[in-house]
Amino acid sequence: MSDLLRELDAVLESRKRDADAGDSYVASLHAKGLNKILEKVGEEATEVILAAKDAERDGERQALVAETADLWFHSLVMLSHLGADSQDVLRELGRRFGLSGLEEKAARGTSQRGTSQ
Ligand SMILES: N=c1c2ncn([C@@H]3O[C@H](COP(=O)(O)OP(=O)(O)OP(=O)(O)O)[C@@H](O)[C@H]3O)c2ncn1[C@@H]1O[C@H](COP(=O)(O)O)[C@@H](O)[C@H]1O
Repeated sequence: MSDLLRELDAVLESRKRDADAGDSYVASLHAKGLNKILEKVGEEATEVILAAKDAERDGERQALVAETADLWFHSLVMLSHLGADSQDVLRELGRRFGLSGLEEKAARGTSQRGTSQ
């Protein structure tokens, strides 16, 4: 799965560098700029929330999975636009792996992870 993300990172990077906005959806997002990309991330996040509520109600998960894929994809375009990629996020998740969120929260002050209450 990490291989797929690496391959997608490479495609996104090449679309950002070389592709024409008329031929590539990813290139068209970069051409429109960060605000358009952030608008898409926000829109997809809202769609994930709605699909999750539907899934809770009727047990149907396919739409939720599809909307989550849209959110991940647009988040990767956002990262690419700003010079980061999926491997940076995986490294951060790896750093956190095995560290209880509750323990981390109790130790906060020496850590930078999150700022919410
Ligand atoms: N994974 C994806 C992917 N997921 C979703 N999408 C596109 O995301 C778009 C947004 O979905 P919406 O329903 O919001 O579409 P919309 O309302 O027409 O969008 P807007 O007009 O609001 O921008 C759709 O056009 C989807 O096809 C994706 N487009 C591309 N990829 C990957 O990126 C690669 C490069 O794509 P291109 O740059 O288009 O070649 C592809 O080979 C795929 O691997």
